[in-house]
Order: sequence, then C-alpha cells, then structure tokens
Amino acid sequence: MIRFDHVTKTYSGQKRPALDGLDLEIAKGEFVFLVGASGSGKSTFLRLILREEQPSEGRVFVAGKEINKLSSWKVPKLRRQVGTVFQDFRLLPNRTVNENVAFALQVIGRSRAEIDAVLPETLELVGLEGKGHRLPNELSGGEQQRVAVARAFVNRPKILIADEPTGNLDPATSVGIMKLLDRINRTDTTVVMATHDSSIVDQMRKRVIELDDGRVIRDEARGIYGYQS
Ligand SMILES: Nc1ncnc2c1ncn2[C@@H]1O[C@H](COP(=O)(O)OP(=O)(O)OP(=O)(O)O)[C@@H](O)[C@H]1O
Repeated sequence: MIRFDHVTKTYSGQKRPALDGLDLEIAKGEFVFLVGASGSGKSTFLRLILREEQPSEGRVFVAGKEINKLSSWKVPKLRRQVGTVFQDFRLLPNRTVNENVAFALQVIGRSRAEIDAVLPETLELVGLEGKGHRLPNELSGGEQQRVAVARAFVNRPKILIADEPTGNLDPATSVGIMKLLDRINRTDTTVVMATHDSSIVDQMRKRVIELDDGRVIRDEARGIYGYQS
C-alpha cells in the first residue's frame, strides 16, 4: 500500500537529510507505529505519503501509484485516499460536529442525500451519537479527536495517517482513541501513526518502525516503544 524506494529528503538550506535512503514497505491493512526522537524524520515520512513534500531522491508509491510523478491536478485524488488526524484536532471552530464531518464529503462533491446517509453511522462508529449539533468548544479533547477521526474516515480512505493523535490527551482518553483507530484498522484500512506515547505502543503490540536521523534503525512485527525519550 505504501512503498519507499531509496528515499532521501533534504530540505532546502539543510545540510543533513531529514530522511536518508529509506527503503520501506507497508502492506494493505497493516497498523504501523513510527517512533523516534524529535527530528528523526517521522513527520517528513508522513508528509511524503501525502505529497506535501517531494523526495530529493528515490520514489514513493501509494496505492499502486508512484506519487512523486503524479501531475499536480491528481494530488487531490491521492489525498482523498489518505485520511489524516493530528495532535491539535484541526476542527473548524464555528462549525458543529455534523458540519465538520460533512465538510470532508462536501469538498469531494458528495450530495446532501449521500452525506445524510453516512453521517449517523459515522458518528456512531466514533461514539458521538447525539452530539452532532455541538460546537468543538462544547466537547472534551477526546471527543474533539473523535470528530477528527470521523472526518478522516467518513469517505473510507485506504490509509489513515495519524501524527501524534494522543499528544494532547490524558492516558485514559488516549486508550479510547486507540481503540477507535484499531477498529478502523480492522476494516482493512492501513494505519500509520507517528507517536511519542510509549505506553500506547507497548499496549498495542503492532509493527514498530524506529527512525534515527532519517534512517530505519528498528522494524519489529509486534514491537514495543523501546527507547528513552
Ligand atoms: N520545512 C522544513 N524545512 C527545513 N527543515 C525541516 C523542515 N521540516 C523538518 N525539517 C527538519 O527535518 C528533520 C526531521 O524533522 P521531522 O519533523 O520529520 O521530525 P519528527 O521525527 O517528526 O520530529 P517530532 O517528533 O519533533 O515531530 C529535522 O532536522 C527538522 O529540523
């Protein structure tokens, strides 16, 4: 589903590459934790999957396409296949839960009827039934992150990328979000999550890829967090 082939990324003005000759393959339906110290290249890896950045060398394949070769008008179609969740939720503050989730479908041209058909089941999936008319500031942090997950997943992307999704949440709330990501993963959605949350990684026992200075220094099938940050 995702393949990095000798990928190096050096940002302009930087001497050291953020990613250094990365070779990596993530299969359909896998759940992968990306771990490593601050600055090791995790966010750069995720940005390359979304084509928010281009590799300096090498090739990136997503869902069978070499995405660094895609013409720019095809990039929105690529991004539709990749849902994203971030540490800071990134909800529209003046829109209700329903509107935030519906927005993801409006921008890809879905009709009102289609949106009305999938909204209730999506809110139920993330445990927010009955809260569709609230504004983000009327929700807890964990609930706001559930809205973000609903918005990322409502059009059933092939891949879900999560960059520190539990970074602003307390441990109990984080476990709830991880159960949700696990449930989404069980629908055969590939999940790639960058995290510094050692207890979550240790509880889930999924594939763990550790980066250090832009290189893979560990890749374990049922790994643990495994380093002191
Ligand atoms: N836009 C940019 N321009 C220049 N350098 C950048 C840019 N983004 C990241 N870098 C550099 O690339 C390296 C990798 O950064 P990246 O954000 O991918 O690390 P990270 O592992 O996600 O870190 P964190 O855990 O703090 O989020 C760092 O040295 C960083 O300073």
